Amino acid sequence: MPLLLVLTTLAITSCCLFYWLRDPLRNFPGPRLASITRLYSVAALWYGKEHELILKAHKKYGPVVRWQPNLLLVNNPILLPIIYHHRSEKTPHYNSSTTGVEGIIESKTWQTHRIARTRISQPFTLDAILQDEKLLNESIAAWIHKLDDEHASKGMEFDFTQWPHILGHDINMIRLTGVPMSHVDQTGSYLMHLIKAPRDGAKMTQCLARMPWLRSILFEGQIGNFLMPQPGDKTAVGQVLQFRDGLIEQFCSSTERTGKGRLLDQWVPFICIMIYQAVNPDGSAMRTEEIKEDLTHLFFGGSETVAHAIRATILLISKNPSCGEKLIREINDTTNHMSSINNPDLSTVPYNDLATLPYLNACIRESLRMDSPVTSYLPRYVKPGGIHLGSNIGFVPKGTEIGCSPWVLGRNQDMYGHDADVFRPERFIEDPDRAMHLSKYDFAWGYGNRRCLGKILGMMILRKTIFKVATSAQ
Ligand code: HEM
Repeated sequence: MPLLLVLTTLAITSCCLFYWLRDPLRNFPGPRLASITRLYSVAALWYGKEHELILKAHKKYGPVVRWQPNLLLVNNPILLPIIYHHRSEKTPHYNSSTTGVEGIIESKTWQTHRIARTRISQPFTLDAILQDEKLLNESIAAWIHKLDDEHASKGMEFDFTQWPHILGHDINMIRLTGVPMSHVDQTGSYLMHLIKAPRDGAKMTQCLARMPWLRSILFEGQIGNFLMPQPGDKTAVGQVLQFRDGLIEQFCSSTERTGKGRLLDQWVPFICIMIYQAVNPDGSAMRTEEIKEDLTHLFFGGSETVAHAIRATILLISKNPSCGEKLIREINDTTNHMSSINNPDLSTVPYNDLATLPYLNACIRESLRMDSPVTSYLPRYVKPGGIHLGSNIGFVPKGTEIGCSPWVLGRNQDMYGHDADVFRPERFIEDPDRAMHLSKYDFAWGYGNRRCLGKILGMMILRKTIFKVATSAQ
């Protein structure tokens, strides 16, 4: 018996030693458990603390930390171009598709991604978004009016949490279909499902992102059909999928989808652009499954992020009244120079002027830095040939996953100073050269070939909404 015990211990020890010696990441520091199992990051995420623990780990171990057996995380802006280069490829971490079909977010190789991005990028250009400006103004004005009518005018405390989501989905729907959410969803039930679905599914989706192998076991084949939300089932996600499929059906006219695009010179809803105009390099149209995937992402990715950013900016400004006063002063000074004196309104302030208000922009940038809507670490594969992270850090071999969290980088003290934990928009104004330098590494919108396609739209919604809220609060 003792001999058996000794032999077993010896076998286990030699196995561990063997794997440790062959482990190419063994010299990278980090929590011991994280280097052995992905369950460490899953547990951190499950308790809602992963981004905070990553920040702590960087404080303890330095700018590069091992966070999973095959994943390194960095907290150093100058490494962003090395990780997120123009041919960078995503890892199986991006696996939230309910059908297995890859949309723009999930496409892994740079070639498939380039096709997925190019075919839908036209509606995200500034020119295209400016065509929607009037609709956006109306949506924001109606939202403020409703907010005022239902709550603010009564002078009572109320829960603001869901309001930015209502606006986010309304604007999304206007761009997708040409009409506000209330026209498409007259009972308001789908809006509620749209707001609820990401909350229901977020934790599980993010856990499975950290364990792609478990996702394949659980969600492929017969068990998958049972576990995966299906259009029309009782879950909030199932209801949203049904709503999405209904919209596509409604917009698919009998016109043949040649993939060559329809020559439409008038305004075209985004759904029609996907159905009729989005073209692959070989001239073929987008497959219906691909349209569904991209729409699902736009439903959630395009409104959750914006809603979070609106809420965070308003909260941070309210907690710092001197910032609010400065912002209102700037808005008043600007609008007093315009014909809209005493009545500043979105429809009378040209977007170009709004886009150049220094303090408004600094507040938005500062809020995105401090409370980035995306906290996850956006992993990419290290390219063939590996990468050198500097002489005192080391070499990372090909195939390793490597990433950085926008939330963590936003708190980097080398970059933002010792007051990185303080909301101080002035940091983006007082030294223009430094502000310009920092803007190269603004990571809230991602970086490189996969940076946010909706950034121009997102910034327009944020600038207009914060402007409107500030002027209404006077
Ligand atoms: C404050 C608002 C927003 C923030 C902070 C934000 C952030 C991000 C980030 C960090 C990524 C990169 C994800 C990655 O590398 O894996 C991304 C990608 C993306 N975002 Fe946004 N986003 C915002 C608003 C929007 C809006 C309004 C839309 C569209 C309606 C949108 C559409 C997209 C798309 C399509 C991608 C994928 C780009 C690609 O892979 O080529 N986003 N976003």
